[in-house]
Amino acid sequence: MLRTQLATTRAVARRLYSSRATLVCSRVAPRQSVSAARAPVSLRNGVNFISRRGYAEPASKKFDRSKPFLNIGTIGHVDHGKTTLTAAITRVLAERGGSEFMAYDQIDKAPEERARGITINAAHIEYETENRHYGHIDCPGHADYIKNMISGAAQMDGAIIVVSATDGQMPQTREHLLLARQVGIKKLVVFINKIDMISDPEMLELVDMEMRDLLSTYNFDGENTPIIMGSALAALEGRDKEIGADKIFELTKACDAWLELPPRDLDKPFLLPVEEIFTKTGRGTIACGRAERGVINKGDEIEIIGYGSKLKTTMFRKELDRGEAGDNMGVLLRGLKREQIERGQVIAAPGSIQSVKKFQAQLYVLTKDEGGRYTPFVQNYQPQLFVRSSNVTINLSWPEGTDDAATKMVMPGDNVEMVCELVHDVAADVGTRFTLREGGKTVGTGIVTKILEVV
Ligand SMILES: Nc1nc2c(ncn2[C@@H]2O[C@H](COP(=O)(O)OP(=O)(O)OP(=O)(O)O)[C@@H](O)[C@H]2O)c(=O)[nH]1
Ligand SMILES: [Mg+2]
Repeated sequence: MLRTQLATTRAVARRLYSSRATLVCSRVAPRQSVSAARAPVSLRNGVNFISRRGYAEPASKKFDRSKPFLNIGTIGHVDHGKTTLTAAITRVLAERGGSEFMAYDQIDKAPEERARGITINAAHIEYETENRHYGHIDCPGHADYIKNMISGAAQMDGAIIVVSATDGQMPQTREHLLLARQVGIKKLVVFINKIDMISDPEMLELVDMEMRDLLSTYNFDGENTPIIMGSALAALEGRDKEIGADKIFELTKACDAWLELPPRDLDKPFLLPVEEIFTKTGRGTIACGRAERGVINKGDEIEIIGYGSKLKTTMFRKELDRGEAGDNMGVLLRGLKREQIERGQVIAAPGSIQSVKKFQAQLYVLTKDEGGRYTPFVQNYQPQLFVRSSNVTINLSWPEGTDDAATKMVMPGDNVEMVCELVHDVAADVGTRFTLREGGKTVGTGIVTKILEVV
């Protein structure tokens, strides 16, 4: 059936070409700037809280917003000093006017944040160095890190992994590293903390070596990753400058030099999830949605992807010259019938995204307190997958080679990697985030880590 559908859509595509398809783009709602659309900002505790990734309005004149912006955060094992380090960074940079000092208990009293139906406790802090402006996230608990990283509630483009010199790497050090890799963080900076408690330099060398090994195990650049050793507490308390404040400067310098800026949304290939479709008599079919990334210009080719379809057409004439990420827009697909495009498909730059039938994903399964399931599930569980504007039934199973796959259970609150097989294909990439729902409630959130089958 899929094949017939494909054949008809291909035939339509050919007809479209021969009839010189026109594609007219007009904005259906007043244009919102990306920053306005993304970032309601409020002032709490005198610090700018950014509620969504990447953008903050100038609520305070303090920061130079022309500097490149990067989202980072502290990750690492419980009690290794993530919050102390966060507070120390704000203190040390505040002395140079690059931050407002945030005391430890201001950070740890993180506001609750709802994203994709999950509550995440996380503090968002801003500061700036000579070259950059950072949004920094610190979560109070391990579960909050997991939820945040998988759901991308406050996405990190890079991270500082904090390791206590007294313990060395611990289970959550490894788990956060693995998650960082899974969610697409490419580079990290290591801060070996609490060196005030270590008198034997060989011990520090050992932690350094172990961390480099561990980074390489998780496919980070273990050899060249900057490792800074210091004491966050000393910096926060303003004592022992050489292991305190000096090391914080060294750390922020290393972040500036080593962590890379992510490509801006505008530089990525065009993508518009189709949300609504209208027919305009005498003109044709109009697909509406909010452009997620990229720019579309007069004369550009586009593809319609998902649900067994791969239609190609060109931008022929439009009322506006350009549509870009953040714009709510309507695209007039002249010559295309209403039935040939569906909500849930995407309009994308040709070749920029695939239509995927099966992939592997890192999942976080919500607890019952988070509104999720009360009971565990085993493989072949079939929730609904929601990605952008599409929604499709999927089957979950364990990756090949998993022991006891038939009986292995997933408990609410678990973080697991599973294979997702979709009833029909949708546009997706490695890094695409989605939610899982069942009976009207969110039961999980996930991120695609590996594409296994495309249409
Ligand atoms: N001696 C010493 N203690 C430190 C240092 N940094 C942090 N601590 C202490 O270590 C403990 C844990 O620090 P936190 O900053 O709360 O650690 P965390 O990683 O945020 O902990 P969770 O958020 O609970 O995972 C606190 O008692 C800190 O005072 C340091 O450099 N030296
Ligand atoms: Mg903490």
